[in-house]
Parts: sequence; structure tokens; C-alpha cells
Amino acid sequence: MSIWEVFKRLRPFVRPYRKLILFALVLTLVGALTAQVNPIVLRYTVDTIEEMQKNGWGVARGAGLLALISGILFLKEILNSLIVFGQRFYGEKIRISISGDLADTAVGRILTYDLGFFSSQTNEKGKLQSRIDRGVEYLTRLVQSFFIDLLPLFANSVVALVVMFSANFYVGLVALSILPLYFWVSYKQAEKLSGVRRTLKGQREDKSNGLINLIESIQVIKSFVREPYEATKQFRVQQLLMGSLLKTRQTNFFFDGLKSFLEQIGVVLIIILTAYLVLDQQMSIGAIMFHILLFNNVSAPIRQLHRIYDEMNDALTYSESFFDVLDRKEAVEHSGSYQVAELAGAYELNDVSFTYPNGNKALFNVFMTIPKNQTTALVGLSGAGKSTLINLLSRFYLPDSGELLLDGQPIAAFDLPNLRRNLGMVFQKNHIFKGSIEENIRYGKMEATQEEIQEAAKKAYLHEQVMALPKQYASDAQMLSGGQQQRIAIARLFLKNPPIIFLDEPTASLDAIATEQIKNSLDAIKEGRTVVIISHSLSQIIDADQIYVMEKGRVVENGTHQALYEQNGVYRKIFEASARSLNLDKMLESMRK
Ligand SMILES: Nc1ncnc2c1ncn2[C@@H]1O[C@H](COP(=O)(O)OP(=O)(O)OP(=O)(O)O)[C@@H](O)[C@H]1O
Repeated sequence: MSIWEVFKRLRPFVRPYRKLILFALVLTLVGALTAQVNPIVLRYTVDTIEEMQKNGWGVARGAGLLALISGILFLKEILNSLIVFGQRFYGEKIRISISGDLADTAVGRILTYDLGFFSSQTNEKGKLQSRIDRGVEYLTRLVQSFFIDLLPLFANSVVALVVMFSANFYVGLVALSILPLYFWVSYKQAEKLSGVRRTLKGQREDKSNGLINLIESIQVIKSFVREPYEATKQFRVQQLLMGSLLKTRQTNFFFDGLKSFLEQIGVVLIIILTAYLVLDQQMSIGAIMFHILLFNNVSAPIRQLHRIYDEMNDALTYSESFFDVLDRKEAVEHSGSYQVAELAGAYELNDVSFTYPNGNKALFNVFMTIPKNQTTALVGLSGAGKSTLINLLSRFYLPDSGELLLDGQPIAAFDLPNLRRNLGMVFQKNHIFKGSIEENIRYGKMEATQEEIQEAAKKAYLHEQVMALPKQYASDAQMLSGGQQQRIAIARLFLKNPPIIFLDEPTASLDAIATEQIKNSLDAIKEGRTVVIISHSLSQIIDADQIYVMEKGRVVENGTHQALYEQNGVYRKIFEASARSLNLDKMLESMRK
């Protein structure tokens, strides 16, 4: 991506603030002019005092001069303070607003992407966060530097140069001749740093990803006493990052030193030249200070130019991956237009195959009929493809090939929000948002009343437990136990009340009593709805109207419990293994006694 492409991409973000930018620019241009006041006043003072000394005037006669100088400098400082305040404040306002807009756009965009985008390796949590954060940070810095700082800096330099040339052509020439050298050194510096910048970006993403993983895995790390191992892993990433940072600093220090040296050579040359001109009586003594201050006005902005050049390069490195996040058009979930108020939930899968974006082939030639208003159970060993199938039925992914119909329509034809409003899901591990229990249940129906929320919690056998908490429904939901969190997910489902329900191990984290309670609730909600359930619990499978048995991404058997049992195949093997794991013989023996 070239810098012009970056600016083209930034245009829509900058446009709304163009008036504000213009105002900030005018302010800084006025600032550039006031910056030339000091050298002029100083030359006038030195020359006038010298004149006075020659004439033998005392302090009393010089008082007028002092009052005049103080007045001018004082007024100039007041004006300057106002300008600096205005420039900083409006500059910051523009920066903060653009940064907010960029971040909002990125968040808005990624929310439209499909699950494939989020499960890809390049978009792991920490990496994606770092790409967006750094992208926004460097792009806004670029806007600030380019639109607010750069032009006034140039103006300042040019004004100072013009004043120098008008004072004396040769002095102006010395100042001007230092500039190309200065630019050349800056260019070399940037060239040296460009490679390190990309490496730094990758290392920063790795670091932030590593840190998030570490926090999320803290319990496992501690239980295996792997703190030293994890610390070493993180230390290595940090070491690499530190190495690159140090290299950057080293390069910067070397080139900055070189530039200071050039600047000092400029100062010395100007002093020598002006001193010669003063001695040759071509100039007054005040010109020495005048020229040095002017040269400072030329070189100080140029020094800043290097910073802007640096920021431009940083922005280039980070904007590429930032805009890449915005540009993933192929990841946008495409919604169809087919809408119905309430779906029945009859699915038909004909020869459906599916591969995850990372290349994992998960389903092969699946044929399946899921009748409406009935319960269909999916059975199979781990990795058989059961959850993947639910991902397809909920249209989180589309099949690679084959036909997936819902109520007779291809699933891709459905309006997505309309479709998902008709679906309810409870997983083994359910997401609990940061916030209160009430907020978390309300996710099922945003406009729900307190009564509706409590009613849903009662059905999920959660109400009494919540009432026993000190802050009741206002308690932090993330502090609840795994089983309680699962009940929140079930309460959400009751509140949403959809016609199609997917249950992926819905009672996995519940104790025996709760499992029975929730089973009763789910049995009640199953009435008149289409339910697809994945469960390792025999009781929930036996109850299903029909069962599909999956193995390695294929459907290998299907039928009712009794028919499959008698078939003496994969289902029977799984069923008997489950029964043995329950130690049914001993259980029955105890119950008989
Ligand atoms: N997000 C993903 N990206 C890539 N591959 C995936 C993803 N999720 C699952 N898979 C792969 O798809 C295959 C089927 O996984 P799936 O989760 O559907 O099995 P499952 O039958 O539900 O297993 P379990 O009972 O253990 O939950 C596995 O090989 C798995 O590695």
C-alpha cells in the first residue's frame, strides 16, 4: 500500500472534519508568523542598545526601549499561548474524533463477518485486537501530523528562510544548503528502519496474543505447574521484541546524532559568516543573534519533519493490516431476502459436504431429514461432526456442496436476522457477557419485563439461587458457577422462545438434580418445536423421535432408538458403552434392594 492509497482510504474519515482542520491550519500558520517576532525584536534591541551605548545614553533614556520590547514580547506571548491552546485543542478534537470513527468502522465491519473470519489463525483474538488498535493509533497520528502539523511546519521554515535571504543572500544560502543534507540523512534513516518496522508489528501482535492466551489459560497453567514454561515462552517473545526495539533506537540515535551534528555545522557556518559581515561593516552586531534564531526556525521544523516521515512509515505498516480487516468482503455474511414470521424447522440435507476455512474436511455427503416439531438426536464419538452440522443448520457456515433446505427453501436464501430470530441455542460452554445476571438473561429478549426475566429464570431453575445472592439479579454473571451459567443460557432460550432449538450437550455442566430439573423444563419447551440435540446422556437420546449416528463426518445409521438398537451397529456399540460407563447393573441391583 502506498502512502497515497492510505490517504485515499482516509479521505472519508477526514472529510467530516475539514472545516475544523482548516481552522486549526489557519491558527498554526499565524503561529508560524509570530515565531519570527523574537529574532526581529532581538536584532532591533541589540542594535539599538549598541547605538545608545555609542551615544553614551544612560538607563533612563533606554527605559522607553525596554518598555516597547517588553510590550511587544508580552503581547506576542499572549497571542502565542492562545494560538497554541487553540491548535492543540482542535488538533486533539480532530484526532480523537477520527480515531473514534476508525474504531467504530472496524468494529461495525467485523460484526458483519462470518465465523470463518474469526476462527482463522491470522485473526486470533490478540492479533485482531492489536491490528485494529495499532491501525487506529498510527492512522490518527498520521492525520494529525499530515493535516495539522506538516503544513505549518513547512510554512515556518519557508518564512524563516525568506527572512534570512532578505537579510543576506549568502546567509540564506548556507541555511538552504544544509537542508538537502539533512533530508538525505533522514531518508537513509527511514530506509534502515523500514525492515525492522514490519518485524516489530509481527512481534507486537505475537506478544499481545500470547498475553491473552496466558490469561485465559491461567487455571490450566497453574494446575500443571507450567508457570516457568509459560514465562519462558512469553520471555522469548518479549526478548525478540526488545531486540527489535533496541535496534530501532540504536539506528535512531545514530542518525539523530548525525543530524544534530549537521545542524551545529550550520550554526557555526552562520556565526562565522555573519561575524565576517559584521566586521566588514556590512551588518550590525544584532545580526548574529538574528541569524542564529532564524536558522533555528528553519531547522526546528525540519527536525519535526523526520518525526512525520517516521509516522508515515509506521502508518503504512499498520494501515495495510488495518484496512485488510475492513476489506474482507468475502467474509461478510450474505443475507438472502426470504422472510417468514415463524419457521417450522423442517430441514432437508442432500449430499452435503463441508470444509472449514482452514482446510479441515468435517462433513462428507450427508443426507438427513429433520422433521418439524420433532426431536432429532445426533449421536457419535468426538470429532464425528455433530457440532459442525449444527453450525450448518444455524447457517454459521454454508456447505461446500450439496443442498441444505429449510422449510423447502435453500438456507442461503433466508434473510439472516429473520432466520436467526427463529433459532435458539444452548451449548456445553455458553458465553456469559460482562454484566449482571439480569442483563445476561435479557439478551434473549431485550424488551423483556422484570417478570418475564424472572419467569424464564424460574423455568431454568435459576431463580431461587439468584435470590439467595446478595445483589440478586444485579450480581455479576461471570462470577457464577459453570452450571449456573448454563442455566442462564437456558433462561435466555426460554425468554427468546424460538420455534427451532439446537441443544449441544445442554446439561453437560449440571449436577444430577439440576440435569433432571432442566430435562423436565426442556421436555416442556420441546412441545410443538423442532429440536436437534447432541448429547452423551442416554436419557436424552432415547427420548428423541429419531436418531442420526455420525462417524468421521458421515451419517452411518439413522432410525428410532429401538430400531437402531436392534440393528446391532455403531449405535448399539455407543449405547452399550454408555450403559456400561453408568454401571447400570450395580445401579439396578441397589435400586432393587
Ligand atoms: N472452527 C473449526 N475450524 C476448523 N476445524 C474445526 C472447527 N471446529 C471443528 N473442526 C473440526 O471438524 C471436525 C468435527 O468437529 P465437531 O466439533 O463437529 O465434532 P463433534 O462431533 O461435535 O465432536 P464433540 O462431540 O467432541 O463435540 C473435527 O475434526 C474438528 O477438528
